[in-house]
Amino acid sequence: MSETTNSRGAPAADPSLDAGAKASVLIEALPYLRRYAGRTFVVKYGGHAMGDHAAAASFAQDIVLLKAVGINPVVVHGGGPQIGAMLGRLGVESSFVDGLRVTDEATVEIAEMVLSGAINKQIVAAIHAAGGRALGISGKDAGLVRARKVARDTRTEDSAIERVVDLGFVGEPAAIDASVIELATSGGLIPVIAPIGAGEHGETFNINADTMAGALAGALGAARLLLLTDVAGVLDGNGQLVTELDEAKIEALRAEGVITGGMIPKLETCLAATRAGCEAAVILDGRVDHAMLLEFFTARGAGTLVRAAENG
Ligand SMILES: Nc1ncnc2c1ncn2[C@@H]1O[C@H](COP(=O)(O)OP(=O)(O)O)[C@@H](O)[C@H]1O
Ligand SMILES: CC(=O)N[C@@H](CCC(=O)OP(=O)(O)O)C(=O)O
Repeated sequence: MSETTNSRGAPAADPSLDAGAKASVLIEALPYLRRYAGRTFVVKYGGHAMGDHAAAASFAQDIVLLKAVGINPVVVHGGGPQIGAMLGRLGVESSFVDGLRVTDEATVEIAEMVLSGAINKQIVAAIHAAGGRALGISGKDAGLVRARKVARDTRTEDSAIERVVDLGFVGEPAAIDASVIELATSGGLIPVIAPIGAGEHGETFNINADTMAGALAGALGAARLLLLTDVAGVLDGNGQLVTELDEAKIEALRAEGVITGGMIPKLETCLAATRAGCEAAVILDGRVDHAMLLEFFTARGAGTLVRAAENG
C-alpha cells in the first residue's frame, strides 16, 4: 500500500486510475452499499489466511471500510496452524478427526493462550492501525457463548461399525447471547472473537472457528457469513472452483470424497448458519488482497456462495 497522502491528508488512490475510472468504481459499489447498510457481516479469518503483516493490514483495512460505510462487521478468527506451531514448540502432540483437533487438558490451555492471547490481540492491533476500534473477546466474555462438548461418530473404512471418538475439550456453541455483540457494534466497536467458550461448569472448550462463526451468523441473522481461507473456494474433483452450492450438491461432493479435512466443518457450518437465519455464506480466498471488497462491492463476486437450498 502507498504511504502517500493527498493535499487534504487522505491516502492517495492508485495514480494509474483516471478520475472517471475511480468514480465508476465507486458507482459500481453503490447498489451493494445500499443493500448492505445496517446489516451484519460475520467474517471468519482463518489461521491459514492470516499470512504476513501486509496481508493482515489489508484484511484490517477492509474490515474498517465495511464499518465506515455502515455495515456491522463481526470478526471471528481461527489460528489452527499457530496453535500447531506452539504445541510443537512445547512438545505436545496433536491430531485431528474430521478437521477437529483432539483437545486434551494441556492442549486446551495452549489453544486458549494462542487464540485469546496472541492472535486476538494481533487482529485488534491491525484494526486499530487501520483506524477502527476493535473489542477483542472470546466466547467466555460477558457470557457470549455457552459451549457443550462435541461427540463425533466415525465409521472407519475397513469397518461398518460406528465408533464414538472422544475429542476431549472440543466444544460447540449451545447458547449465544447476541446482546453482547449488539452492545459492542452499536457503540461503534468491531467485535473480534476468539473461538473459545465456557461450559456449564466453567470448563474451557476449544471450538472450531468456522463452527463458532456460523453459530454467531445464525444467531445475529447476518446478511453474510464470510469464511476466508487459503483456497479459491470449494473445488470439484477436477480442481475447478464451484461458484454456488446448496445442501444437495454438498452431499454429492462429499459422497465423491472430494470434500475432506477442514472443508468438512466449513461446509457444515455454512449450511447450519443459513438454516438458522443467515442469508448466505461465502467461502473465499483470504490471501487475495482486499478479497472482501471484491466480493461485496463489485458485480464479479468471488469464491463459493452457499445457500441452504438453491433458491433460498
Ligand atoms: N473440495 C475442496 N475444495 C477446497 N479445499 C478443500 C476441499 N477439500 C478439502 N479442502 C481443504 O480445506 C482446506 C481449508 O480448510 P482449513 O485448512 O481448515 O482452512 P482454515 O485454516 O482457513 O480454516 C484447504 O486448504 C484444502 O486443503
Ligand atoms: C476444535 C478445533 O479444531 N479448534 C481449532 C480452533 C482454531 C481454528 O479453528 O483455526 P482455523 O480456522 O485456522 O483452522 C484448533 O484447535 O485448531
